[in-house]
Amino acid sequence: MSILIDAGNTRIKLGWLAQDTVPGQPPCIEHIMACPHADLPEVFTGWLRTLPYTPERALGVSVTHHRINDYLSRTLDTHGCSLIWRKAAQQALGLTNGYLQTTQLGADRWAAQLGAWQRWRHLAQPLLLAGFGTATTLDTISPDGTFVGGLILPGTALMRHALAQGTELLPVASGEAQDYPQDTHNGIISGIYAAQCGALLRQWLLGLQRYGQPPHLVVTGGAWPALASEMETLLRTETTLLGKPSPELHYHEHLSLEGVAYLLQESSHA
Ligand SMILES: Nc1ncnc2c1ncn2[C@@H]1O[C@H](COP(=O)(O)OP(=O)(O)O)[C@@H](O)[C@H]1O
Ligand SMILES: CC(C)(COP(=O)(O)O)[C@@H](O)C(=O)NCCC(=O)O
Repeated sequence: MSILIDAGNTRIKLGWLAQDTVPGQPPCIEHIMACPHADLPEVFTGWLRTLPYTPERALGVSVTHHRINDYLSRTLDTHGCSLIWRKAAQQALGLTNGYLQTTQLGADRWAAQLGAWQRWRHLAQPLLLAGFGTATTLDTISPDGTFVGGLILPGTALMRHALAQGTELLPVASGEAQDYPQDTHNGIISGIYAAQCGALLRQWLLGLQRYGQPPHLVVTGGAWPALASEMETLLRTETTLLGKPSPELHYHEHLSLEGVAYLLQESSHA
């Protein structure tokens, strides 16, 4: 009877940890909901009313403004439910955080890594965790369970808006990815895809080189579904050009929430 929260820079993701979740098994998260910040007051109270039981406690990760965190804490408090925010730790659930300053790592990235590690550690392969949210993050976990580091770049929406805001002539573009775009809109969209795909491919190839085996590539984040088809085509094209096998993508929508659920299970059984 617990609430899980992943508060990102664009949307708040909420879920409910089912009563019958079996320790050691992937958590069964129900009533999942994602809502943009502006809709939160209306949506959150409505969502709380749909829950089958009164929540007793909540665990969350947040990388957004403290006003949102405070709102969530206060609202849950009025329902008699206490909310604890978790930060990145040096170690949890068999995963080691390689960041130089442990808590500088976004709590949402840490939670997603914990979710990925719990699900795929049995593969004994490097993991590349690609988060396509407000920002894009590309995090590598070694086969023995250390987060060795990761890239942060603007997400696709941020890239589109940054070009429009930072220049006189560029619009907020809509178009398609092309090899040799011949107009502004397609030029921008093609550049954005090239940047996202190029960064992803770079980290995958680095992982392959470093560990001598292809990283298991897990993709998450709200921006991914709109990108998926084009990114898959681009990845295939680029790896073919390089004479490499194309990485297989494993999409997992709510990996951060799942990581939070694992943390909650661990604290319940400690
Ligand atoms: N209904 C929606 N509202 C806002 N963003 C959405 C929506 N559906 C998809 N998106 C895309 O998902 C991204 C946010 O994904 P999400 O994983 O929730 O990010 P964050 O964790 O940074 O809040 C947005 O940048 C946007 O590209
Ligand atoms: C990198 C992020 C902005 C990603 O946030 P998101 O796109 O999920 O909203 C967030 O994880 C963050 O603020 N991290 C702190 C800095 C770091 O992880 O190094």
